[in-house]
Amino acid sequence: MLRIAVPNKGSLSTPATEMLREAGYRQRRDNRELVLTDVDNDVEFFFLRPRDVAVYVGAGTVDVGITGRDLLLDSGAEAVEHLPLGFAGSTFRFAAPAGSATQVEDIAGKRVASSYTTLVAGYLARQGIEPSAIVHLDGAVESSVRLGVADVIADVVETGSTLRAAGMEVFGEPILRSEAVMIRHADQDEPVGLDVLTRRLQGVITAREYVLLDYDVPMELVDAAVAVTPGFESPTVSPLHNGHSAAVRSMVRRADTNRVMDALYEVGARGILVTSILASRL
Ligand SMILES: Nc1ncnc2c1ncn2[C@@H]1O[C@H](COP(=O)(O)OP(=O)(O)OP(=O)(O)O)[C@@H](O)[C@H]1O
Ligand SMILES: O=P(O)(O)OC[C@H]1O[C@H](OP(=O)(O)OP(=O)(O)O)[C@H](O)[C@@H]1O
Ligand SMILES: [Mg+2]
Repeated sequence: MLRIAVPNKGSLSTPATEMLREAGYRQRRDNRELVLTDVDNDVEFFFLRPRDVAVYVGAGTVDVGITGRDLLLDSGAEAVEHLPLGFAGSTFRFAAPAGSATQVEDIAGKRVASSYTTLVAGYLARQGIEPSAIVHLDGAVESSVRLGVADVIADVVETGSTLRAAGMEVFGEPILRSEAVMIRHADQDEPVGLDVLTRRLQGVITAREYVLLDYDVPMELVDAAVAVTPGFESPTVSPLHNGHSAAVRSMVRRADTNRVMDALYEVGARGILVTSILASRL
């Protein structure tokens, strides 16, 4: 039975559970449940703290887990990224009170606070920059400068509104771009059942990322229209009953939908319809 670690709290918990449910797995109804066996799919879920997921996967006591790329790198565990999941996207960045730092070199001799101290220490060492101290905090790191325990911080930034509210600004290049990832052990054999889990999650990711586009176009314009919507392999083109037009079906990135519809209309396509994909296997 495949053993899967899932975050039980925090930003990753709800979207991870939703993705697994969409992929056809049973999920817990009560947040206090710690273990759940899905007999039909031959998998067992362990609901663990997001920071601990990589520790269990690295120890080999669970087969795979969902965590953040930043948490994985900070853990130092013997685990590797298996599949990026496309949610909980963020950057991990240095920040300081507005106007007090402009480049990463400004950190030399200063105190840096973070919840991700291993990640920060490794990054600064690779850049050859020596802070005077790296202060570990559990959260609310943005308050640490005002409260006098640090001069700069390194933290997760999504919209930047938490930083702004604390009067801080990012500086330097992003340390990393993070998102939720499925992780597995660094050098154990692929666990039985991981192929099915991976295909199912990939199916959800594709269904979220793409839409189906249908349109009608005069036969002589099919080539021009298909150039706008090449799809994955090749679009489906079916003759219409009127004998001089074709119906075309293709997959298009959700984010590109309106731009593609405008381009198709220009080419001469009409009856352009967009449909969401519920599930997929490519
Ligand atoms: N605002 C955010 N947007 C996107 N991802 C985030 C955000 N905050 C945290 N994360 C991601 O969540 C993971 C951190 O897990 P954690 O449980 O600490 O989340 P959290 O939101 O800080 O939870 P909590 O603060 O309730 O403990 C990291 O991968 C981090 O990149
Ligand atoms: O850029 P933003 O959209 O403002 O999001 C980033 C903030 O979200 C997370 O905080 P969280 O609410 O998890 O609190 P914490 O610092 O106590 O973990 C993260 O640690 C940042 O503080
Ligand atoms: Mg947090």
